[in-house]
Amino acid sequence: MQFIDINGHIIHYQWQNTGKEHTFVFINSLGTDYRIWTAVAEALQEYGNILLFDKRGHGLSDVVPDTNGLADFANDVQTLIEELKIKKCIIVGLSVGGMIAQVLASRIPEKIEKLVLCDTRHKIGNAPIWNDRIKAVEKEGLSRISDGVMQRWFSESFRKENKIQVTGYKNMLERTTTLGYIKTCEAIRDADLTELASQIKIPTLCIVGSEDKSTTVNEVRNLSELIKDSRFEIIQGSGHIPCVDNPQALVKLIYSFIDRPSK
Ligand SMILES: O=C(O)CCC(=O)CC(=O)O
Repeated sequence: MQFIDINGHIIHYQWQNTGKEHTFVFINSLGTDYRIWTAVAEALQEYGNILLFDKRGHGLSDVVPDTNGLADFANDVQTLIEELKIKKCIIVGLSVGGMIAQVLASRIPEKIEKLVLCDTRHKIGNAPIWNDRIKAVEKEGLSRISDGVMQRWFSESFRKENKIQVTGYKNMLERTTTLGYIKTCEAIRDADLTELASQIKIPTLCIVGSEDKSTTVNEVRNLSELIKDSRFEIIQGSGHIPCVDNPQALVKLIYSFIDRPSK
């Protein structure tokens, strides 16, 4: 386990530097930690070095009560990239992780070779939706919303066929700290990256699961249309977290995007 102190808070990360030419940086979604990338990272490690980390308030990283929006989440990743002396990377971001990736694309474009934006948008939801969710979690904790979240994360057939796995992911969500979760909801609520996304010039792959109920096919297509050098792909049968419910399909798309034939 590796930890770094970034301006007084601890971020948990895993840096697998095998001296490869390429590096993948993965950014996880709301209510998850970096373990969601395990299968994808294992498949991509023969091609690139791998940086995984738990964003603040998630996994083993500190909760930072004075977090103020997506910029603070982006600061953590930027610091990690700089401290580890990563010159160029391919950023793979899921949902809010994809929003953080968009912020980084505007801040440090010279360090980003390509962007993979999974099940994300330039704006997710609206203020009333996020305020209702925050209120429910403040009052009754994450177990109040976790069954509903599983229905958005995973397709009906995946939930039926993988009951044990879904229970495990529900545990992951419920064990996220309430404050860490709420701070992330606030950051998503307050972010509108429409203008920023339209300025991205980095080659980008936008991916969505056909059954994603959090960021739908049309919503992610809409993001892809904003980004000039962008490709749009749908993973059939997948929900909001394709790195869990169909990592093979996700890896195949990433390999084809980086011009490397998959095995
Ligand atoms: O997954 C995220 O990072 C934010 C989008 C969301 O609301 C996911 C969910 O349905 O809980």
